[in-house]
Amino acid sequence: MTTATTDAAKPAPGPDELANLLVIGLVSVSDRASSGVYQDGGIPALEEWLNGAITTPFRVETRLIPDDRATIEATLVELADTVKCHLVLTTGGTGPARRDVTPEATLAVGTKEMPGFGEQMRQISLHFVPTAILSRQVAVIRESDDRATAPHATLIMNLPGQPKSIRETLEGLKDDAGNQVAAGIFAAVPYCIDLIGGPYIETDSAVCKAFRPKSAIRNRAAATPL
Ligand SMILES: Nc1ncnc2c1ncn2[C@@H]1O[C@H](COP(=O)(O)OP(=O)(O)OP(=O)(O)O)[C@@H](O)[C@H]1O
Ligand SMILES: Nc1nc2c(c(=O)[nH]1)N[C@H]1C(S)=C(S)[C@@H](COP(=O)(O)O)O[C@H]1N2
Repeated sequence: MTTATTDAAKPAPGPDELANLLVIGLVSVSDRASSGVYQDGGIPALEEWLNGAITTPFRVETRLIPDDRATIEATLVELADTVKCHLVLTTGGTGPARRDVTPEATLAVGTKEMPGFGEQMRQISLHFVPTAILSRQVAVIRESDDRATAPHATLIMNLPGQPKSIRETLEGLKDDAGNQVAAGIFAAVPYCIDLIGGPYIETDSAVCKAFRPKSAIRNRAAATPL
């Protein structure tokens, strides 16, 4: 399923932009949402947050799947290697229950582990719920070894299943005066995507300031140097 961004305020990408368009995979992992017991809230919450935070044109590719390890692995591989997503966000299946296997599936398809994302998500989430430590969320890079095509790499990150946790972990926590109390993990995503060869991502700093070293900043108005 492909969903173009629908924000009318953003201009439609031209042909050059389309060739290097940022592609984000969104995967909701939930037995009950995928079987229709309840309506999926994960993908809508991810889309809503990304549409408010990212000012670079992008499109999303969405998947709603059950908590089945083989299905999760196949979905992540397809989104990384065939769809050529630059970023894949999963939601759900990170807890301790028997059916929670999203971290195992993610680690199985990764070529590099990125432990800082999981560590920071648990730190942030402790500001919201004491059960944050129950989330075993991980992040990895999957580097394509397909020699027939240009090298490609994808950052894959697990978020918890509660739809409200999506904003909490990506954006972090601000106090009443708007000061950042806990940095959201998305602040580090644009520079990570730069480093793995993806498109330059700009964000709305009122939602999420993208941090890059000074030497990596192309548009000084859009990002804050370290
Ligand atoms: N995709 C989703 N859409 C809407 N709400 C969800 C979704 N995933 C989880 N939730 C909510 O968060 C709660 C805890 O999520 P958790 O991932 O632990 O669910 P679960 O018990 O593993 O069940 P399932 O995999 O069937 O969603 C759920 O009981 C539900 O209220
Ligand atoms: N930010 C945030 N993190 C959170 C939560 C939350 O509500 N907000 N819920 C916690 C709970 S209750 C659980 S069980 C774990 C795992 O959730 P999952 O199995 O839905 O991925 O995430 C934890 N992390």
